[in-house]
Amino acid sequence: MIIKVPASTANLGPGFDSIGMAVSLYLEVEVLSISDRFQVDHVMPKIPHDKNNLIVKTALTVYPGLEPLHLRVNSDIPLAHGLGSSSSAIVAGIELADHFGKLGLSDEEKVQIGAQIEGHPDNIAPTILGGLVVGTEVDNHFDAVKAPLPPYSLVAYVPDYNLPTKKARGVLPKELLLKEATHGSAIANTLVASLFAQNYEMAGELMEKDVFHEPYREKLVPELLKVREVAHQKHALTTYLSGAGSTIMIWIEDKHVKGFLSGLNKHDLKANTLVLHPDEHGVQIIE
Ligand SMILES: Nc1ncnc2c1ncn2[C@@H]1O[C@H](COP(=O)(O)OP(=O)(O)O)[C@@H](O)[C@H]1O
Ligand SMILES: N[C@@H](CCOP(=O)(O)O)C(=O)O
Repeated sequence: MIIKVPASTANLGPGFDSIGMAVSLYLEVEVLSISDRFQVDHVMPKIPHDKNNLIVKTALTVYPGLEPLHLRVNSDIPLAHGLGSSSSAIVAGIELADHFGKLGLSDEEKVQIGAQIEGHPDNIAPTILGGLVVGTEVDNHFDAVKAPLPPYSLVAYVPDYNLPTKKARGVLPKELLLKEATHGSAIANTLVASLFAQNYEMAGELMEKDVFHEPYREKLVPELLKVREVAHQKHALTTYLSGAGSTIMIWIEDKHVKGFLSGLNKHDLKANTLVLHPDEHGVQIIE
């Protein structure tokens, strides 16, 4: 059995902790055999190979009776770069528990469990459900609605430094004035409406008007403004800090991708770039 889990891009600017989209980069977990202890084969630096691995830890939290397994993990998702690697690992763990514990969890229950472990639902929901998801937790349950898939290529500009989500949450203010919060939520509401109406010109404009997190995190990702400027020159729709950063995500029509990539080069913006697409499936089990 192979569990194939997409990466995700969260926030989309003003949708802080609420909007996310699954993208075409994958974590694959292959179950090799039942074993006498947990063994996780992979080549990721500083990631545990035993029961302390996040995939195994999650599976044991959800189903403590899980027999020890020998797993092989392959992942294209950069760690701690704002592409939801921890949510993908958590979702793989939930699927392992569900399969071996025969728990019969619904998607809604999986999202609920994953969001509790991750601490915010915006990566977990699209990773499980696929596509572009808007959601929130109310009264201990998670409400989510899928929006139409945006017809854009996604260029991920991935700086060589990582940015753990915990650190990037640490620079956010504890409180906002009512006036700022009202303004921020009006921008987010209108963004959501425009995504559902498929008015991408409006959505693109609003995605660059976040007041909840980007103004505070900009200093951690100093390339953001420069990449945004080049993206505008090269006909991109929009740019935002993917999740907590350090990745900057650019939505752009296919026909403009090449020109944008050479524009980045010309301006000496030489981080790794990945050309991605929305993933509509979410997690998949391949038997
Ligand atoms: N495939 C994986 N296996 C085990 N742990 C993982 C895996 N992917 C991510 N993690 C854990 O999640 C951490 C990154 O989480 P986080 O800081 O939230 O960044 P992001 O989710 O944006 O990549 C890693 O440092 C590691 O501890
Ligand atoms: N809403 C969260 C999203 C974190 O995403 P990640 O991919 O960086 O884990 C936040 O902005 O803190």
